[in-house]
Parts: sequence; structure tokens; C-alpha cells
Amino acid sequence: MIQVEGLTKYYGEHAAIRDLAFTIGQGEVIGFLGLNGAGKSTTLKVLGCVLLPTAGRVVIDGHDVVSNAHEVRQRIGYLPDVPPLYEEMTVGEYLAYVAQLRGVTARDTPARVGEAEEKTGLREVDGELISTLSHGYRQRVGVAQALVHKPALLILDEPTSGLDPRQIVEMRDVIRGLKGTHTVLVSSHILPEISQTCDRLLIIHKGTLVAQGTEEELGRKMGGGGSVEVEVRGDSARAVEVLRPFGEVEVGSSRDGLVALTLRASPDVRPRVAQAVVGAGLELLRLDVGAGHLESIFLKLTHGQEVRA
Ligand SMILES: Nc1ncnc2c1ncn2[C@@H]1O[C@H](COP(=O)(O)OP(=O)(O)OP(=O)(O)O)[C@@H](O)[C@H]1O
Repeated sequence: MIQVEGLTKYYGEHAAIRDLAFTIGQGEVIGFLGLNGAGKSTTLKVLGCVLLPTAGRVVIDGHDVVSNAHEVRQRIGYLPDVPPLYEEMTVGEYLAYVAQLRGVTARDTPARVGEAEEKTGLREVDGELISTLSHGYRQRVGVAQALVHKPALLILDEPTSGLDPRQIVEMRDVIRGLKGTHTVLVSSHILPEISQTCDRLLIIHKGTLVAQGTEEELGRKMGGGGSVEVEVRGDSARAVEVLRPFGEVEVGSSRDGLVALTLRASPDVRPRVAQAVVGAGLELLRLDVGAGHLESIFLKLTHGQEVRA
């Protein structure tokens, strides 16, 4: 769906991105992760046909973003870092307006607006003025305007920026719900969001791509480590005994038969841990990649610089 080769963009003398190369397949949900100023927005603007590259080539669905921008624009939906909203319109009016700008026929527009509102949880505010919406709802309107013409590729620049924790969870669900219908490229500097939502990660640092792969692949490349969070119902001593063959075990809490444990091991062990827990007659309630795993990879890749999350 996307091929990027040697992509470089200068602002005057300053190279914001240098020689980026990556490919993204049809239907993938890709996280584009980097510290503030790493070059995420610049890259997404080039992919979104908002900025011209200084050098290199970007092909989206077979069309070059420079020589064939019109074709590319029909296939993408783009949420910039600041969503382009018209405050004086209602949500429904605005989405209908954007749909028509993007070539949706007047006949199809109500259905497309309805679908976009459904996917982004906006149905209940269809008649509300955008100026009266909370920041969380405005971000959803930003996502809805990007997908109202059913583009094959969605480019979302920091869709969770400025959201509160509950809104972040909701936005994550919205993005997960797009999988299957769209290829999605979503940027963030907030690590857990990326790890929980995306199939694969591209990590950018000071304008260059420093790593790409699944969280497990990155973990392996960066020398393993990592942790797995396990929650079971049953005896805590028995749970520790079952997990110990996989690595060091720490009991986080144990109350009313519910035991939360952290296992110091690569996330790759999860299928075997699941079998062992169930095989030992314990009830498996939760099995996740430890929150610290990706963070430690990211810190290594960005040489221990401060991570704002
Ligand atoms: N219009 C511009 N003119 C000059 N320099 C710019 C411009 N836009 C971005 N830059 C610079 O290019 C670099 C990359 O910026 P970019 O906005 O792409 O990063 P980012 O990873 O999206 O960061 P953030 O998360 O803070 O938005 C930064 O050093 C930034 O200061």
C-alpha cells in the first residue's frame, strides 16, 4: 500500500527527515513512534500530499505523491496534528460538507456520514455545534472527517494528543475498529498506545528511522528483556511455581484468590505461559506484554533521552 524510498525533507538548511525507507502492506495498522520533533508530522504531511519532499519517492497504492497527488488524495484520509474543523457547523453538517469535497455524491452522503459517525462514536452529537464539543469529541470528528469518503489508507497524526485517559482508551478502540476496512498509519509519542493498537512499529529519531518491526521483533533485536503481566484466579504459591520455569516472577498483588504477577521474560513466552497456567488448573484472567517492555526498547533506541508520555 505504501512504499517509501530515500525520503528526505529540508526546512531551509535543516533536515527534518533524512533518507527514510519503509513499506506498509494493505490492511496493516502501523504505529509511527518518535519523540517530539523527531520528524513524524513532516513524514505524514508528505504522505498526505500536504508537503513536497526534498528528495526520495513515496508511492501510495501505485501512485506517486508528487506526480500523481490527485490520485493519492482520493485514496487517503488525513488527520493533521491540528484537525481542520469548522466551529460554526454541526458535526453532521461538517461531515457532509467534507464528504462532498472529497467527491462523495449527494445521494451517498447521508449514508457515508452515518457510517463515519458510527465508527467514531459520534452519533449522539450529530446535531451539536462543533464549537460546543469537548476536546475528545473534536478529535473524533477529526478522525471521522478523515474516513468519511472511505479511503483505503488513513493517516492519523497524534489522534490521542491532549485526550484524558478515558478518552485515550476510547480513541484506541476507535482505531482498532478501523482495522480490516482501512490501512492505518498512526503517529504518537505515547508508548503504551502504540503498543496496544498497532501490528507493527516504525521508530523515528532525529529524522531517521532507527527501527521497525513488531514489538517482539524489536525486543529481540534490542537484546531481549521485557516482561509479561499475568493475572490468574487460584493459589498464589502455585501460580509462582508454574511461572518460574519461564523467568523471574514477582507477585504484584494477591487478594480474594486473584493473583497478579509480573514475569521477567520475553513476550514470546506468552503462548507457552497460557498453556502452563491452564494446564495447572489455574484460571487465566489476563496475559499481556508488560508496559515497561516497549518503553525500554524506545529508550535504548533514543539513547536514554527523556520520553514525554
Ligand atoms: N515549518 C517548519 N519550518 C521549519 N522547521 C520545521 C517546520 N516544521 C517542523 N520543523 C522542524 O522539523 C523537525 C521535525 O518536526 P516534526 O513536526 O515533523 O516532528 P514531530 O515528530 O511531528 O514532532 P511533534 O510530535 O512535536 O509534532 C523539528 O526539528 C521541527 O522543529
